[in-house]
Amino acid sequence: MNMDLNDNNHFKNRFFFQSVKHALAGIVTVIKAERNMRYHLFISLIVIVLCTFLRISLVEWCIIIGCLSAVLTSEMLNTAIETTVDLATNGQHHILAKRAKDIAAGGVLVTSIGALIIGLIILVPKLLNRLFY
Ligand SMILES: Nc1ncnc2c1ncn2[C@@H]1O[C@H](COP(=O)(O)OP(=O)(O)OP(=O)(O)O)[C@@H](O)[C@H]1O
Repeated sequence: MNMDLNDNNHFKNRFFFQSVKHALAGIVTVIKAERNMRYHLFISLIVIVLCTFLRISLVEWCIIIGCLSAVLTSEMLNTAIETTVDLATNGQHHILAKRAKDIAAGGVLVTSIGALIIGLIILVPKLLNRLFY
């Protein structure tokens, strides 16, 4: 095949946008398929509304967005691992399948607890200040 430099660049761009398209499809799939993901999104929305109401600082926004992204990402990775395990085991019970799924779910729990603690540290004092002073 005879491709010059421009063809090659064009191909690379197409590949990038195709990657983004597939990544967006993955996000839509996990939202449709996973109830826990919808819970996480709902809680994220409440946190964002609360943060807007409490007028948190720029640095605090960065920390909160980092925490929300970490929780959503861990849920997506958990779903990817569950899907891969289901593909590999084809519905059969296996101790390693259980181990992989339990560890992945544990990862979501660890991230969620960390995010919850950080959220409480940032938001509770501001909330109390707003409510009582
Ligand atoms: N193939 C398997 N072999 C052995 N144990 C399994 C297998 N599949 C699932 N399990 C066990 O059942 C639990 C629930 O599995 P399931 O695939 O329903 O996850 P889930 O309920 O969708 O998880 P999450 O709540 O994180 O979305 C797993 O955490 C694991 O302990």
